[in-house]
Amino acid sequence: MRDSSAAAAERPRQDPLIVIEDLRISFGKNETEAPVLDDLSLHVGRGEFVALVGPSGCGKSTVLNAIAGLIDARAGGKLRVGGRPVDAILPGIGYMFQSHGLLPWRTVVRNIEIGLELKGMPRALRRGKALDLLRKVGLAGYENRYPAELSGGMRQRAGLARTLATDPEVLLMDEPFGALDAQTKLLVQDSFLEFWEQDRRTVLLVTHDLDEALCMADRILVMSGRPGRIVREYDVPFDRPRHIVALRASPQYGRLWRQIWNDLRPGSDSPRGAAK
Ligand SMILES: Nc1ncnc2c1ncn2[C@@H]1O[C@H](COP(=O)(O)OP(=O)(O)OP(=O)(O)O)[C@@H](O)[C@H]1O
Repeated sequence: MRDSSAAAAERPRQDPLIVIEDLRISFGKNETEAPVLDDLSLHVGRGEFVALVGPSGCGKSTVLNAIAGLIDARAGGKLRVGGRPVDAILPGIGYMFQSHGLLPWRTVVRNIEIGLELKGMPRALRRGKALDLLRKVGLAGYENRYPAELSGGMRQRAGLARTLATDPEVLLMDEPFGALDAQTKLLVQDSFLEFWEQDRRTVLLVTHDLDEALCMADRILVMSGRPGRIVREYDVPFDRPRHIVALRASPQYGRLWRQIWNDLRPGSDSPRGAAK
């Protein structure tokens, strides 16, 4: 594990795709409310998988929303994606939530085609691309089903395929597997991991699930309570491809898990010494 100081989170990375420096975000009229984020800095490298963890309400989703351009973050600090300041909703960003967001009246394949349709891609081309993505997420053969005919895990995989259809450069994921039962979650995480290890797209994942963060990410950033900022950074040292069940059984995994868990405990200020 590399050093885990907050300063490390702020250190420029090779080829950073997302750069946030000293971000401050307040809501309310004229931004008069106490800030949700203050002095928050982070970098995500191109092709890197970073997980963001922190106590409930510390502003994790706000960070993703700011990166996507869904909220105006220009008032305080610096926020750039691919070198460009974020001053509008960015087209190269895919955003995946806990809810799959599929339209119930469209078949799976037609759901996946939505973004391509909006871009004006000819029907045959978009159909080919959608079918290819369905195969990659393990849903070949389900293209003509409706969302209601799929299991929760399959819907989430279809949602992933839909998010990927427009080839976003960055994938923002906000508790994407949070609504799934434990067993389905493990299966979907495993298949997503396998997909990502071949795809290597830039991902920023918000999660409350430390196992998810540890199994998937290259780095884990830990946020403080409100106002949120990055207080710790961990390199996740496990080789890829990773196999979730085997990984969880390793002692090194357990140590890192406890260390991050200690960071997240209320009132924790210097948690590193607590790791066994
Ligand atoms: N558009 C908004 N307008 C006003 N307040 C907002 C807005 N978006 C977020 N907030 C507030 O910002 C704070 C942080 O919210 P956010 O959803 O970013 O936290 P979070 O860390 O993702 O929470 P959780 O882990 O519980 O999902 C909350 O108090 C929330 O009410």
